[in-house]
Amino acid sequence: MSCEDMAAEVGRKPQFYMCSCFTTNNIFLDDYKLHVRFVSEHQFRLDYQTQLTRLGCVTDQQYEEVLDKIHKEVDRRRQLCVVSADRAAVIQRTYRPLHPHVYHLQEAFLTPQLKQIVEYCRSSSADKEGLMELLEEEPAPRVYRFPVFQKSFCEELMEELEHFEQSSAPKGRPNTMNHYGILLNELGFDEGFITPLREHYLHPVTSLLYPDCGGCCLDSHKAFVVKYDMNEDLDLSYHYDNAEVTLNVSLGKEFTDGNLYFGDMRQVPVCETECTEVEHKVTEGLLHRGQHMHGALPISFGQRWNIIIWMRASQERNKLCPMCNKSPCLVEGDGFADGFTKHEAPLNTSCALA
Ligand SMILES: O=C(O)CCC(=O)C(=O)O
Ligand SMILES: [Fe+2]
Repeated sequence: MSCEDMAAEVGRKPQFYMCSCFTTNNIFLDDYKLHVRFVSEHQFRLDYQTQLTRLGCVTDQQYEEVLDKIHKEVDRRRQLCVVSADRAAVIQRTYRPLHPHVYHLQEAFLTPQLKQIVEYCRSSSADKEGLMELLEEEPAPRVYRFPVFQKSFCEELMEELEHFEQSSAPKGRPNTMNHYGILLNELGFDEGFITPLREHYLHPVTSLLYPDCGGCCLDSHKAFVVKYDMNEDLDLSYHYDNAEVTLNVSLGKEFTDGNLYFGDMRQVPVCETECTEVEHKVTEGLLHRGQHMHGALPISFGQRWNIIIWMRASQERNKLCPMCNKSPCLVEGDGFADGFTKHEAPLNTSCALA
């Protein structure tokens, strides 16, 4: 029985937390394509001044601009919990969806191939080798590809998201790297769509593919849509996700280039890394470990929309926060927060499929 099932049985939902490093670590400096940690000006100068100078931050004014951006980002993160809950409440009260049915997962949205894969994974004799026979060839080490959504569903979902974008509803952005994404929890996709997709369809698959990195005990997620357009974001810098396992599904529309590239796990030095390019194919999902470093090359034409589900396993992240690499220092958050929980899973929790 999973941790989540157990909590459900005793009639309570697990409470999720953030790690306090959220307000100090992994602050992305767009202009220099650099992730930094900021605890104090003194620490920041010691840790980054030489590197920033090498990257072209040479005048006092440029340095002040960097500090200003960091302070703004830290403030945004400190207020995020309250601001995000406010936005979700306003959206729920005022926004009228164009396609209300896309908020509730239906089997008809999914491809026959995904249903077949999941049915196999749920069977008692399932093993990784058998599953691999149903998947397409691994495009990069431990990156797996399979068709996820029907084309018609991808189109309706994008229409719904465009309708939301054009509405006057308040919008939050997924992270500092994507300027044009949409947070699916604020829009109301978690309960009826992403949670059942994760629990009933993705979890059986990740249990077989990634038992060594939390794939067998996923219990929360953060889901968002990223959008690339010729006049907006074109690409995404090299990074790792705040996730144990990530699903990235290409929704459309029409685009040229914009491949993903995968390097090594985040613990491996970049200078020892060779990257492999992986193409996005509309309707298909790429499943990868969250700590597997990756980025997205620029599109050269059109518009690219992808749904990203960062799936989390509290059992795994409670041991080590993937963002600061330390034992997490828990702070309260809303909803799934960043997927940490207070108690280690009880000893009798097994990773067997329910
Ligand atoms: O643009 C993409 O397809 C990748 C997005 C991504 O890696 C992320 O948002 O974490
Ligand atoms: Fe990512």
